Amino acid sequence: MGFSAILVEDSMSLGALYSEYLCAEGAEVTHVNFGEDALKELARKQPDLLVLDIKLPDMSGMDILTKVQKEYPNITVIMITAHGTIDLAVDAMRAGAFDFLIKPFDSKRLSITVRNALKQRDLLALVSNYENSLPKTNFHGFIGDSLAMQTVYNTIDCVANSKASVFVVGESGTGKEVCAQAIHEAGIRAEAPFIALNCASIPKDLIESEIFGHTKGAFTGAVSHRDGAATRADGGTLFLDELCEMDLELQSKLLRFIQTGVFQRVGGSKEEKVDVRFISATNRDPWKEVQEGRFREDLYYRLHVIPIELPPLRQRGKDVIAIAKKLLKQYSKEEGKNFKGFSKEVERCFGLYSWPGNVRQLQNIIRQVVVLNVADEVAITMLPAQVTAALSQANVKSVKVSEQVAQTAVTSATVTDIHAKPQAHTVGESTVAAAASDDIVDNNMPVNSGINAIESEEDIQPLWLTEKITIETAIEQCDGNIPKAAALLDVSPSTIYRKKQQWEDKGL
Ligand SMILES: Nc1ncnc2c1ncn2[C@@H]1O[C@H](COP(=O)(O)OP(=O)(O)OP(=O)(O)O)[C@@H](O)[C@H]1O
Repeated sequence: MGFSAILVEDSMSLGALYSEYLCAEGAEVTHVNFGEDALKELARKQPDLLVLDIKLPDMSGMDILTKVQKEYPNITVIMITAHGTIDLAVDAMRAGAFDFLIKPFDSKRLSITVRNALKQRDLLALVSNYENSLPKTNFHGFIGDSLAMQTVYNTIDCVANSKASVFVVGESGTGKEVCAQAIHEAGIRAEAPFIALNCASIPKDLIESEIFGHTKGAFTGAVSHRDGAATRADGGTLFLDELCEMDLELQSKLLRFIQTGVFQRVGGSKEEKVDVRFISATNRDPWKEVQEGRFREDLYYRLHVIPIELPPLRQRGKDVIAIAKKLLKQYSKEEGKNFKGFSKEVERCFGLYSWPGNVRQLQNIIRQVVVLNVADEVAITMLPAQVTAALSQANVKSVKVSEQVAQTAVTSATVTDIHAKPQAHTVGESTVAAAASDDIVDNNMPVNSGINAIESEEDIQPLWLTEKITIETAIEQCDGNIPKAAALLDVSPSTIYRKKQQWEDKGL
């Protein structure tokens, strides 16, 4: 088995001996005598294994272990200790070392420890690969397992440990701040601060001191020395929300800070340096802002290194219901109510509505329903009119399409005849229909989203599917009354029963 190892041992003779042992196990060994050299070597190339003496001439092996745990958590560490420092070795295990070897040890003892360490490392990698291949339902504050969100979760996982700047875009209320926080929490900076700054909500003349801090007396009201977001985020993440709202003059100061990590407080003359990871967000199109002169192009290229686009809620299929259920449970508890779930009609309505305010709007609506009503189940009558309009307009649409399809069947109308009835598609211009067509996302397709205006080849679907959707929608509209649905569809009830049987037999 080939693997790489760094051996940190100050004694030349022992170092040579242990290197020999490790080579015999198949390792490519780098031997260093000092802690400083070990840190340099680690920064250059991370090995699979670090075999580390607790007592080094220039620093403690414990300090190196702490640094490795923080910065290179994937490296397996084995401590080397003398009899007198066994207590320290136990502390090292608590701090994350895999095992320890007591001097003097022979090649057999080292061989067992190394093999166990590598076996555990391989198993952890296997489990992690397996976990990553499963769809994630909840992810660092996000709820939802739609395909659109899985892509976002995977990108967050990939960028979390990097220092590369991330630019999050998406409509208002889609979870851009949740995304920034998730990147921070999933990465090696998780223990350091996450500082969020909303560039739109801070007055123009205060934003510079909010970012960089100020000295006492720097301006009227600056009664004391104050740290800004840059200082507070040192070692962690600075989230610049609604960045495109920032004044152009300040954008140039920010550019210098992003390039160098160096800044000056307002009223100060001293330069300060910090280590900060930048995440920015906007609900505008940042490139359009550049083209229209409101956002500096050089700043755009500095910050837009890894873009993440949060999909609007209407493109997340069943995530809407999953988020709504979680919110209903939470708000019911907070408000002392007894809500357990939603009626089928409410769920259908949620799937059809276009959610222009995304998750934040969903939160407001559920809160409103919980505060204003007392019941076990959320009924359609409890929802605001703007939301239920989605359902009634969709119903009008499906009834019109039903009439159209029925008429096609009875009179053998030609395609030209169908197009001669433009009113059957007029709802397509409303937000509701936008929701219906946008909602065709992976397998989370809502019940009535199958019928669309045919505007391109991709919109064409099999005739049996159009027929099935029409018949099922008609039955649903008639509260399950098949004879009534048949009468409205202008076919005999037995035709409907026969078709239902055929679909069942074919497993459709
Ligand atoms: N997938 C999700 N699951 C659960 N809650 C979510 C999800 N996405 C967002 N939220 C919640 O919705 C609210 C709005 O999210 P957030 O503030 O991150 O949105 P935003 O895109 O930054 O909004 P804005 O553009 O207005 O700043 C927050 O309370 C957040 O916790």
